[in-house]
Amino acid sequence: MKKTKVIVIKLGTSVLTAGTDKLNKPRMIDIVTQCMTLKQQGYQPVLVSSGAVAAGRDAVEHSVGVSIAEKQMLAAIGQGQLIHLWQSLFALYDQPVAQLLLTRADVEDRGRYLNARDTITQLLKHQVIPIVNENDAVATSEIKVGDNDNLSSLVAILANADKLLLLTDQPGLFTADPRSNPTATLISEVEQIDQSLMALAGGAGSKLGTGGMYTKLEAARTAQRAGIETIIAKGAEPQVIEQVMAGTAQSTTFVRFDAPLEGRKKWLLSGPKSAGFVQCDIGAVAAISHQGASLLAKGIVAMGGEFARGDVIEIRDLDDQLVAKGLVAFDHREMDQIKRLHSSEIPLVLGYPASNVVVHRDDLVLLDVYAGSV
Ligand SMILES: Nc1ncnc2c1ncn2[C@@H]1O[C@H](COP(=O)(O)OP(=O)(O)O)[C@@H](O)[C@H]1O
Ligand SMILES: N[C@@H](CCC(=O)OP(=O)(O)O)C(=O)O
Repeated sequence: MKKTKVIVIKLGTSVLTAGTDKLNKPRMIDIVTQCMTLKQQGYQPVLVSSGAVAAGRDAVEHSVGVSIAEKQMLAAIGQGQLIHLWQSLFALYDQPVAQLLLTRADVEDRGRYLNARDTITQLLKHQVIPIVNENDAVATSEIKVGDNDNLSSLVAILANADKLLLLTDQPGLFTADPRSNPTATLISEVEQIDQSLMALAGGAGSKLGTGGMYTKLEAARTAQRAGIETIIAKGAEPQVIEQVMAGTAQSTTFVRFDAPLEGRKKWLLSGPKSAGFVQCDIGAVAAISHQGASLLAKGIVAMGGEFARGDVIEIRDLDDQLVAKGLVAFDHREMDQIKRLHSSEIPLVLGYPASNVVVHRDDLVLLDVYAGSV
């Protein structure tokens, strides 16, 4: 049986408020209609909806400030209104929806990540549209994703999505912020999201938005590595979702990397905390980044942190640049003893049989400038 394609659609505050300072119902009706068309075409939409803070601000005095505590209060007020509105609009089509409020802590831990993934899978199986937002009311800075662009790329991984659609107030990524640079031009396709591209992206366009174009590029980069195509397009454009699916929308498409990753690697991409790091020589970096090899003890020149077997660690190059993340086969005490050793020497030094690799290639994902190089 052909798998139904899952499309994650992120709706920025700029789209949901239509540039005003409160939720714009006609705009939301329009999105609902488009989602229902998408569903009739056999796709499964998952929404990542911003707008809780904007809805909360509209419900109380507009003079409430922008401190973290005040924004959390506004989100607590607004989230209920936001989901209520979505629910009543989708109900016009007898379409059930579900609310999921996530934080980074929900994906950092592998058990919680699998739990969130199972919930989304069940919802989709039962033809329910999940509507996700960050749990702003309780998320502290340590456990926050921080912006819904990055959250949407994590949701796309959790939902095993085919496409991530970031709808905003611009038709895509321009060569500079089009608000301040009227001569900037639209970039229609991007292959590699490198530092020079990130430098084109500025901050949010409105006081209610978070992150601007920069966080959209971060999200596209995560999705790209997970084998998911990302498209940035303008939410106000009539039938924009249909146009994106048909490939006719004015937009920026970030092509996906070829090899879709299996489950554990996708989780590694979603940004679990690392318990330590190893620093590797040029040969080891080349072996894991160009030959798809496992990381051997021989290439490890330094290490840091206190980690146990099976923990996530960072693999860094000699300039301390992040190369990869992976699940380590030794604890930090063992690692200190075996670094620089040939694999055959490890059991002799430790005094017991042990893995002959430090991080197996199946437990490793390349990151940043190294991503996509195998
Ligand atoms: N290079 C760029 N190309 C397009 N938009 C950019 C760029 N740099 C900054 N921006 C700004 O990013 C804004 C969209 O981000 P944001 O305000 O966070 O919207 P949303 O609420 O949809 O997430 C645009 O209004 C634009 O002003
Ligand atoms: N979670 C917040 C939105 C955070 C956010 O990233 O906003 P935006 O840049 O408008 O997508 C809210 O619901 O107001």
